[in-house]
Amino acid sequence: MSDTTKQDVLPRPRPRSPGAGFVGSHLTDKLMMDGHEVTVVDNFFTGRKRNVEHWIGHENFELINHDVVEPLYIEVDQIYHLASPASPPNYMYNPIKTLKTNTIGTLNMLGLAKRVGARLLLASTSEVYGDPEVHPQSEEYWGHVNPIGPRACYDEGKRVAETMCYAYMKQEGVEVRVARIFNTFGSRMHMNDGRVVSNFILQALQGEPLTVYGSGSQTRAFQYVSDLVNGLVSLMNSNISSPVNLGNPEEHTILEFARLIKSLVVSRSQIQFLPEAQDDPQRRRPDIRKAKLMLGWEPVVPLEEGLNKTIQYFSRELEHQANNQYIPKPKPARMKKGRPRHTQGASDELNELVWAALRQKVILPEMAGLRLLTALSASGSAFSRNAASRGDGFERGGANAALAREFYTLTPDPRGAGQGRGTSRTGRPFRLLRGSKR
Ligand SMILES: O=C(O)[C@H]1O[C@H](OP(=O)(O)OP(=O)(O)OC[C@H]2O[C@@H](n3ccc(=O)[nH]c3=O)[C@H](O)[C@@H]2O)[C@H](O)[C@@H](O)[C@@H]1O
Repeated sequence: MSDTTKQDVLPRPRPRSPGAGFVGSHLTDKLMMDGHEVTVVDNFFTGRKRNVEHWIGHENFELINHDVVEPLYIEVDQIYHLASPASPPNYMYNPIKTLKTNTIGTLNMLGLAKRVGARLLLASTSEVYGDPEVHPQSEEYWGHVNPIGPRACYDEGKRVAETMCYAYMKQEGVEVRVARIFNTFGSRMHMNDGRVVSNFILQALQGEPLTVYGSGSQTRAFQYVSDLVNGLVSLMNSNISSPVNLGNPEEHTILEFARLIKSLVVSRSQIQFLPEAQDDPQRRRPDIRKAKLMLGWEPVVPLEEGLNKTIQYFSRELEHQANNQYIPKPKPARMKKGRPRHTQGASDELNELVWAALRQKVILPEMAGLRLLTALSASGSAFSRNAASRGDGFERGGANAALAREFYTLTPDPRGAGQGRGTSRTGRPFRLLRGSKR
């Protein structure tokens, strides 16, 4: 599947999921924003604490360092079982571990679902179709998989995981949902992920050759991660127990894709042709009629928009790597009509999440609030608490200025204790509310 981590997210009422990886962390954001209690279970094989750090300290959030290959005893209502590396180099690195995670790990999660009466959603994959002889791939197609090839640990692991789901459904009455996830990309992919999107973007950003395996005539169809997350939640809460494809049907050859990324990055990188990968599927494109009809779901983020966001993300990752720190470097504020404008913070995905939380009156952990303050202070030289309370650093009268005033009246002063409202900086959550009188 498209998650690069081995983890599961369980919200309470009560989902659990591997939430510190690429897909899992985005899913965690959605579930938390929707007001669920979420327990993230991850062994941090490919997941990263950094991806969910903004929820640490929140009363609805719990992070457990655990490997699903071992049984787990917790109380949950829903299980998003995303555990497994999903990038070919990652899952081929330790095929036995990949097999154990997808087989023993899935048995353990189904056992948990049975014990506590939870519904389980399995993140399966387009790889169950192997190198398909039917195009596009609908859920009825049984696939064309080499059972002893280098991809088999993942492909066959996911196929048997699906088999286990339906055995538990038939024999034990466990409620299961199976999402067959097609190629997915977006922020929080690991720099060393090794999949084509991260490879091409990083190569283009660094002026290195874009490595096309084979002739580049093989095709893929890429969906942006937010579309996938909406599809997963919608499937979990539906009554469809048979497998459902989740992917974007817009198909491109890998060579076209390399050229597109080069042009979006405005990069002078060359294209370098390397030997073809063994058993590489030659054509892949989801038939999503079932998801459209039964879930009312289809991808809405255009490819270029998603890629531009991902390019921004990887640029920041490169900056982070160079600085060995997470907080973005201060940039001078842009001036407009003599006033500084908020620039950098608004483009940061996490800050967008914080703004969204403000609007929806979601309680945020202090970590996220402090991170926003840091980003805001980096965004304009005119930053100060007083300036912020007047809405400086934002366009006059803009919605962000109003939100900033509200934010600063309701959060602790990062410069010292005792000023402003809220809690101490020790990690206790604070509540952001609109319209509070001081
Ligand atoms: O991204 C995903 O969601 C999917 O990633 C992988 O499937 P694959 O399609 O092989 O993903 P990539 O490794 O990104 O490869 C896509 C194509 O690009 C090619 N590629 C990859 C990397 C590269 O540097 N250059 C390159 O030409 C590959 O040979 C392949 O034809 C996983 O096996 C799937 O389970 C997962 O759903």
